[in-house]
Amino acid sequence: MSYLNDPNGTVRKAKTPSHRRQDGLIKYSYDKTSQSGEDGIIEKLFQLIPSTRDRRYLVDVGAWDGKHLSNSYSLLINENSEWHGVLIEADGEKFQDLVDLHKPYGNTCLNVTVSCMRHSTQSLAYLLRHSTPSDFPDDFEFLCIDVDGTDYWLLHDVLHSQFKPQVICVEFNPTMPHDLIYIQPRDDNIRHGSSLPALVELAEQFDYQLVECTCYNAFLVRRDLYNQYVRDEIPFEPTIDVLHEVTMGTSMYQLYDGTLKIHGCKKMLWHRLPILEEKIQILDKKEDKLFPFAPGAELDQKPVIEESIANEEKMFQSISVDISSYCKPDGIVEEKQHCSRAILDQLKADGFALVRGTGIDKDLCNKALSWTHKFLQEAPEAVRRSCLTKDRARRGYSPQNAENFASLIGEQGPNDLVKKFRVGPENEEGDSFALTQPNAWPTEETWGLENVQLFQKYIQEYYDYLCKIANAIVQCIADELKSSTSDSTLESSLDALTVDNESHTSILTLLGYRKGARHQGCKKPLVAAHTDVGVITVLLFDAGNSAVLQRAESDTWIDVKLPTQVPNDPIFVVNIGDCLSDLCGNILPSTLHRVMPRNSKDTIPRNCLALFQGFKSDQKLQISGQSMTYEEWRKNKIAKAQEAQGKI
Ligand SMILES: O=C(O)CCC(=O)C(=O)O
Ligand SMILES: [Fe+2]
Repeated sequence: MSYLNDPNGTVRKAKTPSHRRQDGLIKYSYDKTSQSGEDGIIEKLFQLIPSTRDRRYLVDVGAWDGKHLSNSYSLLINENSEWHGVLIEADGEKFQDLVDLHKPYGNTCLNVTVSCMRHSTQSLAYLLRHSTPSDFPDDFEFLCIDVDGTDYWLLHDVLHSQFKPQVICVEFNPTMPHDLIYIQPRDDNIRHGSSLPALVELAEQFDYQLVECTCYNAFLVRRDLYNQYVRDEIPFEPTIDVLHEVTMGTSMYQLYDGTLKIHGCKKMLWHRLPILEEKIQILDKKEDKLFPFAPGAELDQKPVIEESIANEEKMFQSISVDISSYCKPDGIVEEKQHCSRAILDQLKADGFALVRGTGIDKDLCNKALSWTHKFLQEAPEAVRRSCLTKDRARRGYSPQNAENFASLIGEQGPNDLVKKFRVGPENEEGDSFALTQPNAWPTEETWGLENVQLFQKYIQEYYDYLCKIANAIVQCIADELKSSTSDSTLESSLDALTVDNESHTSILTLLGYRKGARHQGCKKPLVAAHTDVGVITVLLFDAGNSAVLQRAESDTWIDVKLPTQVPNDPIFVVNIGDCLSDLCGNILPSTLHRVMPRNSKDTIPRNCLALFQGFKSDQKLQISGQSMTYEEWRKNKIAKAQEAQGKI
């Protein structure tokens, strides 16, 4: 060690004790064709777990040429092999080699890109059901997944099906730390990979036990078999921390002056490029590099609370899409393209996106929210009842327990614990469509002239602005959908999105939630799970915490959040409705969502402004080659839902 003064300071790796246990199954590891000892671990596992039938079955997804870095070669390529293999490979050339290798042994080779989409005929569960030998058992012996991307979702798909493989070997992304649950989007075109803890969490839900890890692969054994045959072979409790070490992780730390430093792996593993510190600096100018709290430094000490709001805003800014190029008159083409792609990426993944750059004034948003609060939460019920919705036409006030969002997906009875007020386009004379009823505002007699006027002014202004924003968002979505398809039927369906939507049936609903019976421990939603029916929904919430919007993602619910204060550039949630989803051949999902009570000691009422964008009633639509008007599509949708409800 040098004690001379190094101007760059000293940066070395310190020795830390390893917790990695070497006395588990890893001690049997060896490679014949595998990469990091997998061949030996697999051999040992199937010595421990006895065979229960004439042949054993394995499925190898991402089998490549059958030999290179293969985890199944040793089991299958052998004169007296007791194994039958189902080998799946997407790459055409490699597949040819795979067939040449396996044909003589009678194994099943499939040249398919396995899809992670739920109802695809290329999903792994579908392939196992339809493209395997007739005696292929549900509890087949060995599943090996290595597709460099959607591995998590393929495993998810199999575990949710009838199949219960005995042993699973699945690849994880070895750069991700052990305290990170990273699940890549469910999208066949995305290659992120998922973290080891995410895979283990998934497998544990289906009663699988992690038994060993190599550099890239996790081994999981069905719990009944683990208890009976494997447990005694492992002299410790097999957890992630003792079975794996992140040796390829990259971490970052910060110096007091704002310099960012990289620790650990300094190269991009799959791209073979260096990760250079000079490229990742946020403060890149030397003069900016100051420690803000150094003695004598000019301190602009903001209260901590403001700082955390600013941080929250920054975070939301970084995950929202800037749609300003679509909201101003002369948006630049390249910016528009960038924006369309970005919003579609978010929407394709889960039917939800965050947008900003709409040009709306923050004060107008706050005024609309605070007048919503005054009307729904503070005014006497008589004020609200002065504009009571008489039928289920969509204008005026609708009290708690009067409606049921989920009726459209077959739930019974009015059960939404939320107060609502709706406004829409002004009625055209003689128009009898359900969505073009006259507006009903609260009366002067019950609420006083000033309240009534201000409420109407701000809600109407917000409504008018949001209709424009919604149109811009739909244009933005339509541009990318159109440019990325060559399907002419789909293209003509999308035409409806780009027509002039000046006369429309868009409805603004004010929703007000507060603490009530459903906050007492019961997990019943305030608004039951549903999908929105229209084109898109654009949502804004206030800071209330008594209710939270959640969207469905595989088997769980994810909170949909906005900043707790409306930022200078307001951020909105966009949600795809059934009509748009139908029009684009379901490329964009209309995702199930619900509103749940939030239990907290100090519960603040929560208000929401939801603009449901709709076409004009007689807008012609082409959906899967059939033509109909928007009103006909809606009626049909509602009739189908009611039919389904009748069957329950
Ligand atoms: O209040 C919310 O967060 C959204 C309610 C909702 O899903 C709807 O109005 O369709
Ligand atoms: Fe909704």
